[in-house]
Amino acid sequence: MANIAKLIAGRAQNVLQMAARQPQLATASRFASTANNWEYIKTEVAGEKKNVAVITLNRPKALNALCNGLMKELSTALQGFGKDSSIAAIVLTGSEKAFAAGADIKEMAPNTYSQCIQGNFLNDWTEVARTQKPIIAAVNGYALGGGNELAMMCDIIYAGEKAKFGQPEIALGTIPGAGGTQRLARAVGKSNAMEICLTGNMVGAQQAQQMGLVSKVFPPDQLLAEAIKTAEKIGTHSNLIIQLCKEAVNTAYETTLQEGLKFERRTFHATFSTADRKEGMQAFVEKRPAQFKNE
Ligand SMILES: CCC/C=C/C(=O)SCCNC(=O)CCNC(=O)[C@H](O)C(C)(C)COP(=O)([O-])OP(=O)([O-])OC[C@H]1O[C@@H](n2cnc3c(N)ncnc32)[C@H](O)[C@@H]1OP(=O)([O-])[O-]
Repeated sequence: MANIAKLIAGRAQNVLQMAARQPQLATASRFASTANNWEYIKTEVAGEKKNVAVITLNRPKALNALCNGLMKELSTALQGFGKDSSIAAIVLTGSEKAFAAGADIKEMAPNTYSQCIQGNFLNDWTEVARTQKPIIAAVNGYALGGGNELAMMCDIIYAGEKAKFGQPEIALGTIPGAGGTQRLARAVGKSNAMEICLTGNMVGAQQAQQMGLVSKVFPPDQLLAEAIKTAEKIGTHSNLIIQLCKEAVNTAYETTLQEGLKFERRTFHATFSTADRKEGMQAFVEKRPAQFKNE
């Protein structure tokens, strides 16, 4: 009898939780559907729980070259999904031919030094790195120059088997300007980064994986589904704790080991003030799935 009562109570709780989630899903759909007048990107909501935002770079004629208009739309979409509590993670992708072939060379070519300085050129480029939610780059085709830099601003890079990564700026008489010398060196080490930046040569998906730039390689037609699957897995955890964890891993790239370890320890301690940490451990003890509230 007690078991039946427990079962009913459990079901009722599930129904209440599902009902509570409905407005959140509507919020997600609202952002995705109101924000569909994009010129250079596409936005959708994916996954069984509709908690994964997919942003697709969509400027096929220029191989998704990252013009100002595209970067502005990307920033707007990231800010929108960033504020949307029903979105747990974001996937950023391009086409099968190109994730992005770099900054728009034709748009950038007339720039002068003083225009770059006074116009704060590239200031719009940092939104991906500022986003608090996890972002997975799903890279098919070319990820060159600013395209590779954009992928490296994401938290995880998955590649299609035919993806090609590179920093060809050197052949244009310039150098990477959005993290190509810094994030690449941290990801693949000095010798690999030097070779890529100084020769301008491209590296394939397998090589990029061996170097540690990419974490997994898939057949091109499975890439996006796999990225969404990983984003959904991330979304099963507490969004609050995910945010803290992302911040802690990122700290590894910005500080000394001792400072990083201290930051990690304090952040770990801080999770003990959250309802989700309590629920996660209680659920383990009770042998049931955790019901996180992001609190
Ligand atoms: C932000 C911080 C600093 C970053 C700097 C950079 O990223 S510097 C950039 C670093 N990146 C590079 O240096 C790579 C530059 N791109 C390439 O080397 C080649 O396009 C390719 C090897 C990727 C593909 O060759 P393929 O023979 O298969 O294709 P295709 O060549 O025929 O291109 C199709 C159309 O796309 C156009 N378009 C392509 N990329 C760009 C671009 N970045 N810009 C503008 N347009 C671009 C291309 O002009 C053409 O249009 P058109 O003329 O028909 O109106």
